[in-house]
Amino acid sequence: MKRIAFLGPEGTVSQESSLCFLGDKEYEFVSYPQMYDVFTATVNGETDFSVIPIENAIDGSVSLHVDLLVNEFSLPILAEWVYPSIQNLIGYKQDLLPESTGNPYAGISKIYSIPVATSQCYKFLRANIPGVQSEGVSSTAKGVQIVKERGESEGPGGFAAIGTRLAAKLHGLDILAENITDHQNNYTRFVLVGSQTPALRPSDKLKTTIVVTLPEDFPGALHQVLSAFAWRRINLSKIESRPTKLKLGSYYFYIDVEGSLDSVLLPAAIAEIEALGCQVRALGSYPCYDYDTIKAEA
Ligand SMILES: O=C(O)C(=O)C[C@]1(C(=O)O)C=C[C@@H](O)C=C1
Repeated sequence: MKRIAFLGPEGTVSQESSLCFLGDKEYEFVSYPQMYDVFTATVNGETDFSVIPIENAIDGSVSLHVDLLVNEFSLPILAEWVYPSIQNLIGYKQDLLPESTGNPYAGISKIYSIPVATSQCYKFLRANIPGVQSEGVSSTAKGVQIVKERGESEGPGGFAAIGTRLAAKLHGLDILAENITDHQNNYTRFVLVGSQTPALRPSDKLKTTIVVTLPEDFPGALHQVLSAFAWRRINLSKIESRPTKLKLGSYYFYIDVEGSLDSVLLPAAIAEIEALGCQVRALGSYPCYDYDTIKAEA
């Protein structure tokens, strides 16, 4: 049975989305406490694949994870899927004040969650629990676990977590407010990385991710890179600059291209970009799955 590393503990969005996309029958899911460990597990051969959240509709690219993928670990991207990050306020219902007070959440003074999830719920928190103290932890499910453990040792007392329905269920906690993200289209893009070929259903949507570093002092270099795609009518679905971390003002471009490296046009575009003096590294050429397709087949 193939093993898949995900950010734990049990009940994260990563786990929820992987169970939905990959099912739990053919795979054993293994949780790791930090994203660095999630990558390392597959590099070391403890697991076959790792699940990496890469971009969120509200919060944008998860820059730590992009940087780990590009700079630290050379694990190819094998697949991509999109999954709704439905975040809930989770805690003990004894902490809710009566509706007659005008604000049932006023008794909550501290929230635990991973910062990327807390910022997805900015408007809810500002409107309902202004000034709440927010403590960043390693994942949504870690926050839920802390709330459970604090509740068991001290009893309920004004603290809550932001996390999944799955985590609330696993810990027997209450959903104090449901689906509290700033808008309802809060999807997260996940990628599967690893060195083996996973058994996946076919998809007619293929994507290639490349990292391009421009030569220094080359006026119009980015324009020429984009032209190599444009005149071949190759569509880009994402382009983002990230620091190379080597010196201030030095960047690479993370580019998602629609289509496969096996096509005729894409390798030709890459060869043209390399001829300009750019460095090009392919991070993977892989099938993509949207949520409606996954849900229909789950
Ligand atoms: O903490 C989790 O539940 C995770 O799976 C991690 C993660 C992320 O780091 O982007 C994944 C998706 C959610 O939008 C929030 C957090």
